[in-house]
Amino acid sequence: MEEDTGAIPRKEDFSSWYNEILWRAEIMDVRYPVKGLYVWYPHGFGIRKRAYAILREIMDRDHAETMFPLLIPKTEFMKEAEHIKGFEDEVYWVTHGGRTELDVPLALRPTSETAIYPMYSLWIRSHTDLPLKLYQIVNTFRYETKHTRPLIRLREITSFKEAHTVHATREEAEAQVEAAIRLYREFYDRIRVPVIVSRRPAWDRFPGADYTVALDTIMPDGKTLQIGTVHMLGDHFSRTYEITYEDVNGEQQYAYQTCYGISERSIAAVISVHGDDKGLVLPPEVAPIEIVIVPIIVGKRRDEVISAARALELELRDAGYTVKVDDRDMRPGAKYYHWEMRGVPLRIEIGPRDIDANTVVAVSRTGRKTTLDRRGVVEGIHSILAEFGEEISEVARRAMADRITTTSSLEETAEALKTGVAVVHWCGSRECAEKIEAVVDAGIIGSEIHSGLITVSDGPCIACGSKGTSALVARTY
Ligand SMILES: Nc1ncnc2c1ncn2[C@@H]1O[C@H](COS(=O)(=O)NC(=O)[C@@H](N)CS)[C@@H](O)[C@H]1O
Ligand SMILES: [Zn+2]
Repeated sequence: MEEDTGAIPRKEDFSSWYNEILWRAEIMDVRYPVKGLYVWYPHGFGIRKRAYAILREIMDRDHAETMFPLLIPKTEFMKEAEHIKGFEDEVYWVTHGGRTELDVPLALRPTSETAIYPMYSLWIRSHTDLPLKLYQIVNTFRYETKHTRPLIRLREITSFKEAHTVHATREEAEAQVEAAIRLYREFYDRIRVPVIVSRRPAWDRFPGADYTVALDTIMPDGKTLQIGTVHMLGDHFSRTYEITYEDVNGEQQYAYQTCYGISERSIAAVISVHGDDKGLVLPPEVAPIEIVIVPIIVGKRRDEVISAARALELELRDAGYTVKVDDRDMRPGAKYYHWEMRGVPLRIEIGPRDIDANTVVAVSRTGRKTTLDRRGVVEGIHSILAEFGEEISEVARRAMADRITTTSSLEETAEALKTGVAVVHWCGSRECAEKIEAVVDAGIIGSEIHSGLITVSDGPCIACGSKGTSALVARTY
């Protein structure tokens, strides 16, 4: 990749900042010649790799990972009416194998219900087969007609984690919805992205679902990004795909299902929520390079400094950190710039003075400078990185809090939406949602809000005055 030089747009011009950071920090290359398809640079893929390792660790506690085929026969895809309506404008079709026309067109999975559930119907016979909790991390394809954007709205979703669970009763499926929300909260806690959990309005639920619970974060431009969804499927799909089981009394019963998904939007969130005017700021948990060692070369003591840097690199690597010694023939300042752009959480400077004093200088990505004793250096770095993680989490939490305003008039709501989201009282009716949207040019995206930053309450609907409860109004990606 070409060496970067010059400043990037300020983060307050978020759209330009985001586009620029994708190539300056080597996240995704947008030059692939198919609209909505992008190429991971290794550095960006490294972030994904670490974030998804955390996601797998969480999922593998009580799910099994597997992989279903990409191609779905039209006969299966077209079985669930709601699902079809929701996806018929987005699905890609394969019609030929070579020059031979296929007798049954094949869909590229936009999501995998219609690939998985015919198999679930074969696999599930008895209540002893339940609960079944599988997930896969695959690419899925959606012919998005809205504005495509790397990591945010792709036509090939490269990192689609979809879980599909089957249960004996509705209550168990509802409990699984709550469990999935807890899993997602833990995931976003660990990659240090603040979220708001809410129930999507009925007209925004997943096609074929009873209801959808979503996790949103607020991006620097005040728009929300849906970074996870959990769907209660009830017995809609089990009736369509004949997923039945023999219960303890020998009766045939329809199963109850949930599904829940996360995509590379999780990476868009990490990048957007924590970045600054110098580039990426990566939580240590997802940083492909956690520590960069920059030897301060002074004349004749070059070899001594380089070997001290190498020794430190080995010690830190043995302690489990991903470390890099930057011994390129460049000014230290140019190196600082290079690694700050890529979001490396911690820089260690080591020069002749440090060797003589048996110390190193640790500088966190947010500029905190600490002189560490060379002897206890691993412990010192461990606590600096832990502190750094807490610091950027708190900054992100406060930034989100600053973008949430509780409002009680349409004018106040319109004002709040210029920089963030509004919390209003809403009666739950669609016509009031449309009345609100007509005035503030943003929709009701959620009710039953769960967030440490929002106090929910009852009160007169902002549009009609009848009994209402707290709901989220937001401009969205
Ligand atoms: N075009 C897209 N690009 C990137 N991420 C997307 C795109 N479409 C959806 N997502 C992400 O994928 C998540 C799951 O997608 S979904 O349609 O809501 N749900 C499903 O497909 C269900 N089968 C659960 S796996 C969404 O919450 C959103 O964060
Ligand atoms: Zn109302």
